[in-house]
Amino acid sequence: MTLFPHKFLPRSLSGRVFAMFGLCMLVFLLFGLGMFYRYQFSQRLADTDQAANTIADITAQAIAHESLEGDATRVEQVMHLALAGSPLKSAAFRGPHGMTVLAAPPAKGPGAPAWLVHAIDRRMPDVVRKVEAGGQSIGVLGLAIDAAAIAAQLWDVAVQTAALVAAFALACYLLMRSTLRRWLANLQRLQHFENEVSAGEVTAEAPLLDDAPVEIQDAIHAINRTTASLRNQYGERIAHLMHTLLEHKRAMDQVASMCEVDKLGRIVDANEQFVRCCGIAREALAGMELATIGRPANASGLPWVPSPLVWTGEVTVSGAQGETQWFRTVVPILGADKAVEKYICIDIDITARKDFEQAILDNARRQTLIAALGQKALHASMLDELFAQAAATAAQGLNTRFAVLLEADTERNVAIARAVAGWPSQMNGTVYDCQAAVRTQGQPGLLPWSAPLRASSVVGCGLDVAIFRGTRLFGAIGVYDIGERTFTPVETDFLKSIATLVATALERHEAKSRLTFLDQYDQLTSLPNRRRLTRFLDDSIARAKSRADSCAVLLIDLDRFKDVNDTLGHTAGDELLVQAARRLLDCVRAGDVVGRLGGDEFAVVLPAAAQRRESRAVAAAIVESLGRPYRVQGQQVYATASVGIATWPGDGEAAEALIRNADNAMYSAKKAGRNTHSFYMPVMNEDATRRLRTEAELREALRREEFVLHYQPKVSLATGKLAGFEALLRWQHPVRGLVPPLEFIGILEDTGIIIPVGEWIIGQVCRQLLLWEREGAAPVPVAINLSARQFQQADLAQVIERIVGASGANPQLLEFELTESLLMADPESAAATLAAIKRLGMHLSIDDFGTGYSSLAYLKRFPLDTLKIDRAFVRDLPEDGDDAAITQAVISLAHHLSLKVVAEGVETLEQARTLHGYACDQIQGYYASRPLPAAECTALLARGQLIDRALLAAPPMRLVASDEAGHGAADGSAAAA
Ligand SMILES: Nc1nc2c(ncn2[C@@H]2O[C@@H]3COP(=O)(O)O[C@H]4[C@@H](O)[C@H](n5cnc6c(=O)[nH]c(N)nc65)O[C@@H]4COP(=O)(O)O[C@H]3[C@H]2O)c(=O)[nH]1
Repeated sequence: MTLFPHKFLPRSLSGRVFAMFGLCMLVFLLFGLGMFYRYQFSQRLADTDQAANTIADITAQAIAHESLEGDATRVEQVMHLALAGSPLKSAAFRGPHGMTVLAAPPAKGPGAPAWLVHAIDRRMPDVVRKVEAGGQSIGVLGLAIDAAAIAAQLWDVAVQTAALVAAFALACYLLMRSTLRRWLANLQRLQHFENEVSAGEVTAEAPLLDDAPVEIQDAIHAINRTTASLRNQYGERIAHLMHTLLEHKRAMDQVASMCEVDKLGRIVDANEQFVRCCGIAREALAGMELATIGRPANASGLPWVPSPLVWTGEVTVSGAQGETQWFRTVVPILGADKAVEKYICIDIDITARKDFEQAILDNARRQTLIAALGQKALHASMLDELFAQAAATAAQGLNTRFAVLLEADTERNVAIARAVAGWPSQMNGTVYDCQAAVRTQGQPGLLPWSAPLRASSVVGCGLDVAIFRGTRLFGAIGVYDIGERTFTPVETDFLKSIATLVATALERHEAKSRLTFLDQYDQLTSLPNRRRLTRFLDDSIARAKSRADSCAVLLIDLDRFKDVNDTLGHTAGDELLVQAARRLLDCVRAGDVVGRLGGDEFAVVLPAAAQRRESRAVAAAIVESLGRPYRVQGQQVYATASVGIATWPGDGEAAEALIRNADNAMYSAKKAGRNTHSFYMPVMNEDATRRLRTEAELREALRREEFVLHYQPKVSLATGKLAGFEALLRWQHPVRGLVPPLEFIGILEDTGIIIPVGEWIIGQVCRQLLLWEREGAAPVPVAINLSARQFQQADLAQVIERIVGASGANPQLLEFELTESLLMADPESAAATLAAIKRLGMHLSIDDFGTGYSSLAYLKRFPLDTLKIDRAFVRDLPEDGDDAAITQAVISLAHHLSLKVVAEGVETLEQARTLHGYACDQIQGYYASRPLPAAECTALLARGQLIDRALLAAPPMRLVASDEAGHGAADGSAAAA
């Protein structure tokens, strides 16, 4: 709480001191002067009153006598005397005898304020005295107080006093003022001190006068101490700040080009980077107008002009480093008067960003072009249109003057311009000699056959990318420009993308053509395929119908092609098919059509075979031609052909029916011993139907347990005893009865049903062995036939191991029979499979020896135990000298290789004896026994002796054997125990 409200207080200390002093003085003076004036006033009035009364008394006495004398003049004189120098203004005497005397000297002018006169007048009544003489009242004297005179006197005193006091106060004031001012000057110096500090005078101290009051001294000392302390604190911070500022400036110098510009827009100073970027010497730079350094990056942009506003914009500067892009900020620096003092220009190098942005734009544009080209590539059926667009896309995408798409003719060493962009279209088809180019060109990375284009034209730079169709070189696409230019990896990739698109389109185009070809032609032989041939046959039938003519179709199947395929491999098989196709073409006339239906099946359509003999002649020629030996992979290969013929009209109305019937006829030819032809007859249809039905039934046979095994004994020629069995498959058909294997084994193999059936056979043999064992029979080995299809199983040994292991049969009692061709198909893997089977403890024998390669040397490679001589060699023994010689030689050689020999198909005692004579180990054939059901074999096992040893040495008398179903041996000898 303050004594005075702030608003009434002067703002300065001196003002306040003076105000307080003045107030106190005023109070003192008013009070003091008031008291003084009051005293003076009262005293004066009292004095006046006393003087007036005294004068009245004296005057009354003085005039008493005169009045009595009636001397009015004298009275008046006395009264004038009394009034003179008195505080009275007039005197009046009313005396005896009506004497009235009035003395009133002239009044002086007013010397005091009226209120004072009036106040005195009120307080000073007139003095009235009785004038007595001799104790008697003779009159009345009245004296009027001169209030004006008294007031004037009092007023003079007051004025003088006031003047004196005022003078005193003024003197005091002046003294105080000067003193205070001197003392307060210390404080004023503080302001000066503050100004010094503000001006950056960090060492400044507040000055102090010696006579300063101790409080001010203390305060200034405190300020100086505080200042010193702050100076220390802030000095460090300022130093740090200054350091930071310097670092920032250095950093700014690194990242930005900066210059200082005067208010007229001329460069005053610049940092190193600015000098470097604009490529102008520092000296030359000074004084240059900033607006001349760089031009607006955008065509619509305006250059900077001095202005109090911050300016930003992008400028392009041509300097030592080429054209660079800067983001420029010009900041005006204002002075205290808010006027521009100078400008700071900060340029950030945005060249990389701009390049990046441009690259993105270019990339987007190229993507659009590529997408459009991709669309074209997808749908263009005309390659020339695609080439033209590819060249145009290349030129547009890379902003080059020219582009060309060249097709290479590597054989002629020329490049042909297929499409151009930028050059006149007449250049299309221009042929460039690449041989010359190879010699003249030295440009790295430039394909030789596009170099002449560069050499022969105005181009100064170029970029070429090869186009490959698959792995084959198709040509190249190139872009060319006037002058020097380097192409970036992105631009190279763009051109590669075009090349890839063109390559893909070429491949698609080729694939489409290929598909069209494949739809109609066989890929391997290039002959019409089944579809095309069928259409042609239908057309031929229609034509024949319209002309009342006839036509024929010949269906050709290569005999034993499968063997070639299996033994020599698929490549050899394919080669054989190609050679066969060529021969077929040689066998027909112009207008006839040769086609391949698939596999080893061919067909020939004779559209105008009016006579049956014409067809026959062609068929005979084909059989003869295809029967000639082939040279495949350096080997001589034999393959015959079976031909079936169907004719229109008669053998079918439509192509499909004709081909089907020709196929039946072809089967008939096969059945007739192959290497021949056969005309279709309606009965053949039944055969084919039966075959199809058989196939369907075979698929069910295993599930219905319709398969049975018969066992044919093998007899030792040394002892005449049972030496083993061969398991032979039979099909117990519910209607047809017991079906022999030759009627269905082929179908089982063709359909693959042989795999599960083969596994069943192995299991069944194992079970039978165990059964015989349980029945107490002496165990003998049982041979099982393995088909080619089974042998192709990579895990055959494991399959056998699993089945035999599961049954518990003795593996030593199992033997597997394989044909030569089966082993020769893939000798390496065959050897591995045989070794694996051998490791299981089983025996291996080669079946039908003599019908295939018959190379014992070759067979040495396989771990075989037994060799079975085919019955073809046995049949004519001993009469046929050749067969006898071969058989003897084979037996001898086999023994040499430690192989046991079994002769198959021994039907007579004579044959048995002969073989005995040749030291053959065992025989198998009807002479000893036909294949028998398992139950019947049990008896043979028990008996053991099947042929009397003596018979083998002596002339044939009788044989000891049982035969199948009670029939006797082939030679008619009756079985006898
Ligand atoms: N003319 C004549 N023939 C005799 C004589 N002794 C035996 N045969 C017959 O000769 C064939 C011998 O079997 P293969 O050469 O392996 O020839 C077998 C074999 O290649 C195949 N086969 C039979 N069973 C199976 C089998 O279980 N699996 C496989 N993969 N093939 C089998 O079927 C072929 C024919 O078998 P089958 O009809 O049982 O005919 C048997 C047998 O009955 C004889 O003195 N004179």
